[in-house]
Amino acid sequence: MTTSGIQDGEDIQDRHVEEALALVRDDHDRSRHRDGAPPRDTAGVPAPPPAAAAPAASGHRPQDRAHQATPWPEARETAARAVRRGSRRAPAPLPLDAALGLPLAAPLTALTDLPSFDSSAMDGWAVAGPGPWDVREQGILAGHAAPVPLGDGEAVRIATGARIPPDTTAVLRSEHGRVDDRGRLHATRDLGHGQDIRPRGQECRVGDQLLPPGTLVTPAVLGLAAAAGYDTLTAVPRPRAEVLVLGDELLSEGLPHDGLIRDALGPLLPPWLRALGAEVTAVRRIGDDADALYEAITASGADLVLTTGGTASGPVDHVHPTLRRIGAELLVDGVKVRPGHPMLLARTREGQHLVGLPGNPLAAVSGLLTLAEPLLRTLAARPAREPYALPLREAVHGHPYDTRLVPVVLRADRAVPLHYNGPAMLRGVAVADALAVVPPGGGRAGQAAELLDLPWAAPGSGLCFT
Ligand SMILES: Nc1nc2c(c(=O)[nH]1)N[C@H]1C(S)=C(S)[C@@H](COP(=O)(O)OP(=O)(O)OC[C@H]3O[C@@H](n4cnc5c(N)ncnc54)[C@H](O)[C@@H]3O)O[C@H]1N2
Ligand code: MOO
Repeated sequence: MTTSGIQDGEDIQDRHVEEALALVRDDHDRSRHRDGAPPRDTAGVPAPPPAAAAPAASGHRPQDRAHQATPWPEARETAARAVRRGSRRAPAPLPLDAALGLPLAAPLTALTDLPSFDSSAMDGWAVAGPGPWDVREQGILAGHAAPVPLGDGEAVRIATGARIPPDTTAVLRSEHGRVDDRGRLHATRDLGHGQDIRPRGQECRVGDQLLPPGTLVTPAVLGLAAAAGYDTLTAVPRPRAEVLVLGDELLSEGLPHDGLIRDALGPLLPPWLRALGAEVTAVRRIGDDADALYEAITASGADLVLTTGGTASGPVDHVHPTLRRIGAELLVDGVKVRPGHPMLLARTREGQHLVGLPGNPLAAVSGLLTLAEPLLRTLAARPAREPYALPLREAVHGHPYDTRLVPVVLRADRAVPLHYNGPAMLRGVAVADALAVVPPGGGRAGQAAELLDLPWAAPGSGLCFT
């Protein structure tokens, strides 16, 4: 939703948003965890200072991983450049509906004149010369073959879109004509020469460029393409993404019980990936099975495999060991960003990348926007959106060394930080318009923060979830 969108529907929405907004005063704020979690979320265990929360990973001591973690801006650059020349899918002719949301890889050139024949713009009579006119018995409907020419003083009933008979001088609208009892047609208004005739080629001539390459295919573009004679459009096909959800503790339905929790990422990721331009080919539940993970990655034909969970150094965190077993090239191994610092990017084989999203749901969103979004953008040949920033309405705590991504709503050209922004929480991002990029050290009230749009809040993005 946009700032103006918020303003339009403010009342109802505000009530929900206020709960998550950082509108609390200092005294309230002090009773909360520094990243916005209410105190009970920490179960009484004091949070370690952020600098001490360095990631650990299989095969590396925690301090090594912290050392090699990539700064956030650099991680995004690396992801945007990870795709090697030639390993992107080639532009191909796609059926119209499959091209929706993709940039055109070739100019859209008219395959026909539009209109492709002289046609009537109105229901009425095609007439020849000045009235009154003798009305021909048989009228003309749209979609019929060339009618016989009109003689001077002759008229014929005609429907909107029907072919104009040769020698027609104008179309008289039905509401502007009267037929007398001798069957003669009279105009009740002045009739200009050529009135209400759509001449062939009025909109374009065959061969005219209608749209340049790079134009995003919107529903209107689909309509124009169809009108101009296209059955297919040339575009870079959507990159194929496959999601592998790891974790034995995950339920796909019902209430959490006995230490099991609901899988939040299985439902969240596919539509978000589609909004980022991907075709989601599969979502697989892998559990905590290292062999199943190995099989799934090596058997996948996707351009991008996304795993969720298992990126850290717990006993069942299989992502790093599996990447080693595959012989994958780690391009990014940990990012200096909170949440989500254990995220990773690897080249599993030529033409296939893997983004390892941390299991905590907001950390996974952070990984999606940090690593998967730039990679998919390059794979899909989409231009980067112009970066934009808005002043923070309130100060935001920073991490001493890492970038923070904080859900915000946009209010009166200010980014308002939301509570419930802890790594395991989705309550903040669910009402957010964007994630604010808060540099190491934090942001002051009034300081401009770069904003990462969320797909549902990006006006004109042309992206769709389905
Ligand atoms: N010793 C350390 N432990 C952890 C560190 C660390 O630096 N040192 N980092 C923590 C951070 S930060 C994160 S984030 C997580 C990342 O861990 P993993 O990627 O290995 O994720 P899991 O351990 O599998 O899961 C973490 C958490 O998220 C829950 N989860 C997992 N998948 C889902 C899902 N699809 N839907 C909802 N919730 C999910 C899972 O049950 C865990 O609670 O590591 C920390 N540990
Ligand atoms: O940074 Mo973790 O990635 O806090 O959730």
